[in-house]
Amino acid sequence: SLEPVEAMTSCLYECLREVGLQRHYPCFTAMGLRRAGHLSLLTMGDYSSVGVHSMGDRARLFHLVQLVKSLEEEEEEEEDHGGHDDDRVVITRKTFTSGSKVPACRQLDFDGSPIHKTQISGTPMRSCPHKQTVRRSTVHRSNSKVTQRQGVCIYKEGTTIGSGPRPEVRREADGTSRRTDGTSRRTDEPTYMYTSRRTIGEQRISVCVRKRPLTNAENRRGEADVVTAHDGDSVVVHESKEAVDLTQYILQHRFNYDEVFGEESSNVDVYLKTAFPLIQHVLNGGKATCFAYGQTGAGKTHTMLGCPPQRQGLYALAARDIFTQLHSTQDCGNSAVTSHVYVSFFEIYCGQLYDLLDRRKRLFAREDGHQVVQIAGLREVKVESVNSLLEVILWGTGERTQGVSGVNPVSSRSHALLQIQLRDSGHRATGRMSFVDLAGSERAADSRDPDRLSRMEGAEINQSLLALKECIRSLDQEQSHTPFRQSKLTQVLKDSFVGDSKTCMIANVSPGHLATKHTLNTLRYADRVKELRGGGGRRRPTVTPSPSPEHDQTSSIGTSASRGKSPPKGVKLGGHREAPNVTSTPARRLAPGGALLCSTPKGQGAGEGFGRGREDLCLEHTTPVRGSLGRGLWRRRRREGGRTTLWEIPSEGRATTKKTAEGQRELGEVRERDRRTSTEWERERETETPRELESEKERERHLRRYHQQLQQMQWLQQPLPASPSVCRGVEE
Ligand SMILES: Nc1ncnc2c1ncn2[C@@H]1O[C@H](COP(=O)(O)OP(=O)(O)OP(=O)(O)O)[C@@H](O)[C@H]1O
Repeated sequence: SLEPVEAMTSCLYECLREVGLQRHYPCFTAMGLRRAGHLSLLTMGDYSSVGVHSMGDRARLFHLVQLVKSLEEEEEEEEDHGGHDDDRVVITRKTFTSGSKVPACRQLDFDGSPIHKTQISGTPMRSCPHKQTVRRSTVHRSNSKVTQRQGVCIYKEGTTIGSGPRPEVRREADGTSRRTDGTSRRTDEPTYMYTSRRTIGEQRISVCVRKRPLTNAENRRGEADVVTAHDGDSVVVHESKEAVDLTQYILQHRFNYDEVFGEESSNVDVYLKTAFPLIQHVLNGGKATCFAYGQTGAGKTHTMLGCPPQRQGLYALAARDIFTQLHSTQDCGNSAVTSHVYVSFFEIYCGQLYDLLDRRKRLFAREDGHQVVQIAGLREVKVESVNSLLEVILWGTGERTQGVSGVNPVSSRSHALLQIQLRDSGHRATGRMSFVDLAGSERAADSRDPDRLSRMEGAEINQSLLALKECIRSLDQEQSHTPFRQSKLTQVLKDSFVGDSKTCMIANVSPGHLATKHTLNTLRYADRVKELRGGGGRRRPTVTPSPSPEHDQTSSIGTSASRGKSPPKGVKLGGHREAPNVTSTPARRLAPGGALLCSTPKGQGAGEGFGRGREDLCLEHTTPVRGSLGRGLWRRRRREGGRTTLWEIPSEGRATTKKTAEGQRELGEVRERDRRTSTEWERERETETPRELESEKERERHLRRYHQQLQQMQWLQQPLPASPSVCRGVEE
């Protein structure tokens, strides 16, 4: 006969087999899950780790986990009420679940009797002589979808049968059960290789998505809801597409995240799964950061700030928990750990820092001798209660830069950083929680905005969001270099990223069909932050745009002409895949209207081309420049109005030999513009290209090729220079 451990191992196998997941058994054991009881440790975020990816499998695993949990709870209850005589429990259930694709019930007489190895490989098992079938009422938990149970037997290893009088079980304040004889509830408590639930607070970086409901205005406009939140960890976007023959079809994109909150989720729901675990980390002396990311009007401020005083946001809920915990520590008389709460609130607007608690005083971020970024002059306000903290936050929010955007009349145009700092009586920092309400992401791609200031804002937001993602990813891959200095945002958040800090990103999305593109951009951004987590750079294909003929027939956003038709032939595959060679070839992106071939932004003066997106990726006009230019910088001279104008075309590997200070400065400006424009293009490309092609090297290669083609085209378009010396110069 086998040892009990082997019996339990087989039990896990049998459980998995009953729901058709036995092929994943090796992954479970590799994760340290060796017994059926260990299944209760699994969260939905772990499903991918054990190799369960498809929705059907996930649903089955979910039901199995719920079942194990409910049985554990029942067992606890029974123990509290005197328990049953035998710790060895064999449970036989009739059915497992309904409404899912779980195969029909296979009644399994799996029991406490020794199990032979052959049984593990699937041969029928014999009945147990001391089988005890425990009749249990079906547990209906409010959030549980377990309605019926299938023939899964759970064998719980226990102490020896009939081993004397049972000790009394006492319920502790923390919810655990203890025996009066000092032993734990189960003497054979397993030594978990997989020690804890991987809740959000235990991961270094977690990514969640929140979908808001359609607003009144959107409802009035008759917008369709194209975002579906599924199963708490996946979201599907139904994108309306038009084929070449003008028929419309729906393209579905599915993304998986650690948590997905639907429109019915409240701020409290979001808080409990996102910021709450981080607060626990902060109270233990750590640092944590919670971001709200998303397009304008997607609900970032609603999530962070809420609508005080009726509906509290993450700020208030976190403050409440922090004070509750601190007060309880003080009530215990533990003066050694007494903490004081300080709050600072500032914004990053167009690359500059402004103190929202000090009349928008300009601030400067500097690194001290220990490479810790300090914000010189930042005001920290000591707060004694939740209410005073909220007052401070509201006051600071009033100081924030706001404007009107297409979808949000009160749109935040800056990144707001709220830091709740804990300090001990010696004023030493003992934990810090940062909340970042990021500026609306869509402005970065909004190249049609005629307002120059908006374009500048967009470029800045664009750059900082890209930098933020790069930092999170490089941290998660534990790269040696993290590009904190790429933007002010990442620079000031550096401290939150290093060491034992934890990060949670909440990607907010709007459900309306007019926002589909932005929603997809947001989800892709979040997905890219998430996808490399812990994967050592390995990509996992989680986004599955798929042709959806069924939806074509049923969708409310299909045209009448297309209703009832299947998607056009030929478009089905090529059109649904975001074909790499269509969207990513720079030359094709330049073609329409020939705008990119223009060497001069029409009707605009020097410097106007910056930040306008692809149409304006063209020559920068700098005049006049003295001294000689570096070898890698293509240049052109033209006589305009009696003076020489120099056109500079940045090229790779340039090494300037320019000596004069003015020349250096101008060259620096050109490079800076070039860099920003490239970044913007890169980001835009990144959001439009299929993920399979989006490896870093590939993106760089595309970018390089794009610049080369651009330069060549611009160069060819120009009339030949009059002076042979210039030609020589270029050839040099
Ligand atoms: N979960 C939600 N439930 C109900 N209403 C919401 C929700 N999320 C957002 N809203 C509403 O949508 C509108 C826009 O939300 P909010 O101002 O938070 O967007 P935002 O992402 O911060 O935009 P911006 O980046 O422009 O500042 C508000 O009227 C808000 O009340």
